[in-house]
Amino acid sequence: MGPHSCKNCLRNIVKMAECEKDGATDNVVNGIEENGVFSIDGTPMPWFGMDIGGTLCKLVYFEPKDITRDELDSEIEILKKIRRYLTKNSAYGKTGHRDTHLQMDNVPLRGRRGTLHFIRFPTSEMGNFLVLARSKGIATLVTTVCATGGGAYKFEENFRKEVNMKLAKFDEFDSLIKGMQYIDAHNPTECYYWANPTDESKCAKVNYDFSNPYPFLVVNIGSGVSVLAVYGPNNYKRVSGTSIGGGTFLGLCCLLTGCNTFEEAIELAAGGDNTHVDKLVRDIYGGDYDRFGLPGDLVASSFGQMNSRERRTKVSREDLAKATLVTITNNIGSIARMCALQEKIDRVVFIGNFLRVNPISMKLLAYAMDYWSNGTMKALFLEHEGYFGAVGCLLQFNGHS
Ligand SMILES: Nc1ncnc2c1ncn2[C@@H]1O[C@H](COP(=O)(O)OP(=O)(O)O)[C@@H](O)[C@H]1O
Ligand SMILES: CC(C)(COP(=O)(O)O)[C@@H](O)C(=O)NCCC(=O)O
Repeated sequence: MGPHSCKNCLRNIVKMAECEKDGATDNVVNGIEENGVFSIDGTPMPWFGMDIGGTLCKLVYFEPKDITRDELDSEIEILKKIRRYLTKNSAYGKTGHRDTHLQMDNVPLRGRRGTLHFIRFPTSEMGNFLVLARSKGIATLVTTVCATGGGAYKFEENFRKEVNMKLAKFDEFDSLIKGMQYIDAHNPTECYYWANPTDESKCAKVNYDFSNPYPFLVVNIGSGVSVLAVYGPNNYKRVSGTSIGGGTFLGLCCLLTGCNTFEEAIELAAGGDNTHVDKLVRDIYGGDYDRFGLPGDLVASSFGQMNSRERRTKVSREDLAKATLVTITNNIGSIARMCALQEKIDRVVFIGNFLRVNPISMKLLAYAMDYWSNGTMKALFLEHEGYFGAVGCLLQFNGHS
């Protein structure tokens, strides 16, 4: 991904992650070396941002690429090893993955220039992560990690006791919004929408210019769902939420189909037909319910066919997975639309890892927002889906916790 020209810095509210032409910020001293560890403004490298969520832990690593010869010569061996380990692999332990397709090269961060790497692992594996961090020497080098998400509180003691690391904690929604603004400002193809979402032959992802973003609604679909109305760079509120989110989809899908992973659940859903499970308006009316504009193929009752023993014997795991996905997605879409109406906002940005490898939900949301608003609302999506919190907390860290 190339750098963004960032002409007027409209989007860039992150003071320490300045646009290219500005170079280092005033209070940044470039390349101080402390015990062989480069530090900027008192922040020793390596730089990590962590978003420890209810299901997944997102880890962002900044790899400096502007290292001078002198810096390289004096860099301690363990720091080089960590850099090599993180950047030469794309799998860590049994469950850690680096999303190489999301890597952002040549980005400025707090006076340095380098590459952002995006890594995720299940939060349930935190114990193993800490063991790995110790075995790779990360724990001996890093004293403070910036962290956000509920796990920054829940696991604070584990970090301190097990690897002697301190967590610099940042609020998850502050971080989310700062991360969104930074990534969008540095990746020209970050924001997109789905054109013709109901027509497979014409459906396409289209780049969306989000350089003038305010106001907008953010619907973060993680384990649960939070809805934020964002009015300006530092002005937002949490307007709503629902516990029926990505965690609910995965939990119900595992129960109903016996699947074990999110990827498996999505794959099953892709081969299923929810109309075998749901009761449609036409199942009740025999056609459309014209008076109130309810088309016959609209779901009238999610899982509404499953009271019939006979129908239950006929549905497949795929059908059940698809119905679960459609149920959860439509519910979120409906809440999002009501929030947008209430806040008088017409652009709704859907993010969170529920949307990972999940075009079915994105297209459904795109269609539903457009259809039910008579074309007045737009569903937008961002490529870095679940990583904004991790980036945002890294941006806020100033070396002091
Ligand atoms: N590899 C995965 N493992 C588990 N859940 C995943 C995975 N990929 C996507 N998901 C979906 O993403 C949701 C978590 O999204 P995320 O934004 O990371 O939230 P949280 O911060 O609550 O962990 C899960 O509930 C699930 O629906
Ligand atoms: C508690 C949370 C902010 C945690 O964030 P998450 O790890 O789910 O991304 C989120 O799950 C949430 O907003 N749940 C919905 C709570 C409600 O409004 O009903």
